[in-house]
Amino acid sequence: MIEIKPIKAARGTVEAPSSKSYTNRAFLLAALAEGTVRLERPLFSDDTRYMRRALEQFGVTCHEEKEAVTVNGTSGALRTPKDEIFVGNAGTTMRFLTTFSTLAPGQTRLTGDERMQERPIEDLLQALRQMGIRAESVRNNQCPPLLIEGGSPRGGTLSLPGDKSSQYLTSILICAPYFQNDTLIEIEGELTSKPYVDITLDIMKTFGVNVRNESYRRFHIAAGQHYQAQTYRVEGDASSASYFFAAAAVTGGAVTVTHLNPKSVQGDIQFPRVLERMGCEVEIGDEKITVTGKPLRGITINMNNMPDVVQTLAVVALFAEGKTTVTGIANLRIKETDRIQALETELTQLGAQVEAGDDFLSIEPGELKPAAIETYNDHRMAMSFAVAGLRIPGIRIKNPKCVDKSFPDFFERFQNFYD
Ligand SMILES: O=C(O)C1=C[C@@H](OP(=O)(O)O)[C@@H](O)[C@H](O)C1
Ligand SMILES: C=C(OP(=O)(O)O)C(=O)O
Repeated sequence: MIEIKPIKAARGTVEAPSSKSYTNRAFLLAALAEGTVRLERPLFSDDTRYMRRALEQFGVTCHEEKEAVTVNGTSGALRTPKDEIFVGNAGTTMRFLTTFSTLAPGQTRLTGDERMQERPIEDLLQALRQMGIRAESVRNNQCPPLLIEGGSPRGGTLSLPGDKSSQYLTSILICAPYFQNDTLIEIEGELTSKPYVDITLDIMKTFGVNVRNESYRRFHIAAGQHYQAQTYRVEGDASSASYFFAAAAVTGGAVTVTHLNPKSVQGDIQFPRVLERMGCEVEIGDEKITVTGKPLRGITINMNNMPDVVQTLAVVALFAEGKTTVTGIANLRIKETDRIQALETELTQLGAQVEAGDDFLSIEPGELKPAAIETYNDHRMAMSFAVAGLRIPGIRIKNPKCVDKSFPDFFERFQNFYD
């Protein structure tokens, strides 16, 4: 348990850690590339460590330096992992490796922690089965553990529901250039979390592979394209930066976050604009963004493009005048925890009036009071509610180590910064 001390106004400059989403994609592209790829400034955290270790089980050799990892590309010739692959609760690692496993001969078994074994993946398995691949949920409950029988996936036309997670689509997109034939992925229904697909297309392009995106409904990938060896620098994580911007917003301070690409395709790079709508001032610099806190007003906003900063916004809403309503968030219920329920419980504990539905949450600030915050082993619960502790005396965060998933030194950076 860690206690957060209130401060007058958050002021200063802090560096964002590197992007979890880009790092895990970069590892996979590098593993498939022809030749050696040097990844500069990858994120070192639980989720990316699980990815790297898994790749080593597929016979990919990596060499770690201080701020870089060198990956020896396999040109797609993977070894069958001898042992089951364990990925903790890293959604990207589990989902991305599911299609990757189809490129290795023989059977690959993938599993994760208790929560990962409750996170659905059946839509992706069904899409892989359309290529004649054997892809099974071992307990037949639509969730990991999985058994994937690899070979030479044939590609062709695949249909994939888009409403639960964009990670299924990313998983297929990354591997499709290595299928036997061209691939057409047809999305059923509305695709959720679209900017994460933009991240996928962006890094694939940098590595030399093109995808034709027809309005997020159909994606065409030509077979025979290859990822090219290169030095690739991972940009900063816009989701991780959100907690520092929120600190400025709720305390009326001014915070600059560096190691950020203001032109990034990460959806969460727009979070400062959300704070701007609530009343803050935003200044965009070269590789940095500054947010200055001002009196805040509640807003109504669809956050489907920014699922990972909904918790940050919900905490900021505690300090705004009037109600904040967030919509478009149904898939928050299948992330590290049921985030809609977790927010409802913890915000209510702090004294807010909260209404939650299948895909929305509304927060009416009330008289705020101290509490021990349950994190439900969700890194974003820990980091978001730390922000509340800058204003409300007596906020304690249970199980703060859960931040290791994406931002291992979060509390050091957060507290050093304000001391
Ligand atoms: O592709 C990615 O890197 C991610 C996609 C998002 O998941 P969904 O597409 O399941 O919303 C996001 O929540 C997750 O943290 C990272
Ligand atoms: C949802 C998240 O992660 P994942 O789905 O990759 O486990 C997250 O980091 O907020």
